[in-house]
Amino acid sequence: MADSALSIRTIGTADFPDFNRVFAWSFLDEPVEEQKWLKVLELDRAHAVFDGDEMIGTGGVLTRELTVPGGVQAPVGAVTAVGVKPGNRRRGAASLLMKTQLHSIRDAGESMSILWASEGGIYRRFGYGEYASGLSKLTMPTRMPFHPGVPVSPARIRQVTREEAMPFMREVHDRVRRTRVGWLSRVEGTWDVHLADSESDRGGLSAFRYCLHPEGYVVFRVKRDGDSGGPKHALHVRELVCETEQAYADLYRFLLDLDLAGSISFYTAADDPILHMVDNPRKVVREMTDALWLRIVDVKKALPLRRYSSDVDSVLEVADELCPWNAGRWRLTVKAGEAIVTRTDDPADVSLDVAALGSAYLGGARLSLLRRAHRVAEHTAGHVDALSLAFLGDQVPHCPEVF
Ligand SMILES: CC(=O)SCCNC(=O)CCNC(=O)[C@H](O)C(C)(C)COP(=O)(O)OP(=O)(O)OC[C@H]1O[C@@H](n2cnc3c(N)ncnc32)[C@H](O)[C@@H]1OP(=O)(O)O
Repeated sequence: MADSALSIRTIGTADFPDFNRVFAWSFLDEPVEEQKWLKVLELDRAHAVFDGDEMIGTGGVLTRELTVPGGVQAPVGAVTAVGVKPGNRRRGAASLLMKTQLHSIRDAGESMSILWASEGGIYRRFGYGEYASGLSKLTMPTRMPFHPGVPVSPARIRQVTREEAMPFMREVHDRVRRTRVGWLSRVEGTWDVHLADSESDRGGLSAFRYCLHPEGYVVFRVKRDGDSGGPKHALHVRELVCETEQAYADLYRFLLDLDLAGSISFYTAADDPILHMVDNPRKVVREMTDALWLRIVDVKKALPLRRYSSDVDSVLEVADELCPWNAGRWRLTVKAGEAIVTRTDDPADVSLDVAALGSAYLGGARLSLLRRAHRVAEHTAGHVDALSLAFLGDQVPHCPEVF
């Protein structure tokens, strides 16, 4: 329950300095002027929580398209900039914000919300499901040969300036993101945030390097390192986006063979094919973490948006206190990949809370695994496994950018 002294409203540009400060302080940071992320905020979708005249909480919703299984672009509200000023915690400011956001996302016709969580303990209570997409940090030595049979084309790879790279990258990204589960549409400001490159953004690394292939591109920074044995610079890849698997192999080969480089690290998809491309996969060290958290805001709309891997006919009993329109029993019938969702009074085959459904929605967390974790209950034998299979897709969901 929110403290009754708290109120909430959307912000105007005059609120930017306070918004910037409250958010920075919530992260124990100093406010920096000219924040690029402030420019991507949509004023009619950014809220501030007040105690009287004092702004104490912040949060924004960005209008995006999320690619869901089947290559469908689903409109989503991407939640960002959630912060509560120290000294005002646990008064219900974030709860008030979450409730307001979820209602406004539904009113905007979006059936899902997504976010990156600063801490794993915050968002489940608001119905967001963890591991909707995961992230794999790969670290590997350079010079590793490819497995025999992985072709490398003679295509030319050119290092160019950011200005030269941008038009090509925008076009390639917009085509590729429509085919990758978990990828998002970008607006102009997204690029400025994602590829922010001021001195303070670099964390002691170089400016971004931009290298183009005819069918893809790679953006990376260099961390200079070397001893008497010679330079062994580390390449920190920010983004590797390709329209063809050949370009993907070519650009990886380019990085692996770059003179003076000793290692490559890359936060990438759990199903990045590099593990199966190199001749010694154990040299690629992997660390997994959670990435997108997904909240189904409108069950009836969200479930039919995606495509499914197999037929099912099950009654799901969904628990959802914050969005009561989702709560209750739904019949999910999938035929040839397409789903129909209807209200029903029939007994439930499976029951789960809306966060578990969000975890499974993109094919990130298996429903059968969530049952083993006591997050999904089966009332009719065989239904969880059938649903689990139907929700899995060919791709492991991945979101390449933090928003
Ligand atoms: C998408 C993003 O922007 S992620 C960034 C999130 N922001 C941050 O991490 C910045 C630092 N943290 C903060 O600003 C705040 O602590 C917030 C935003 C996480 C929470 O704000 P608050 O106003 O304190 O949350 P609120 O009072 O509404 O708490 C609601 C419930 O969540 C719980 N909760 C809140 N924060 C946390 C946390 N970090 N870990 C575990 N539980 C939490 C509360 O205990 C409360 O539980 P209850 O309902 O059982 O009593």
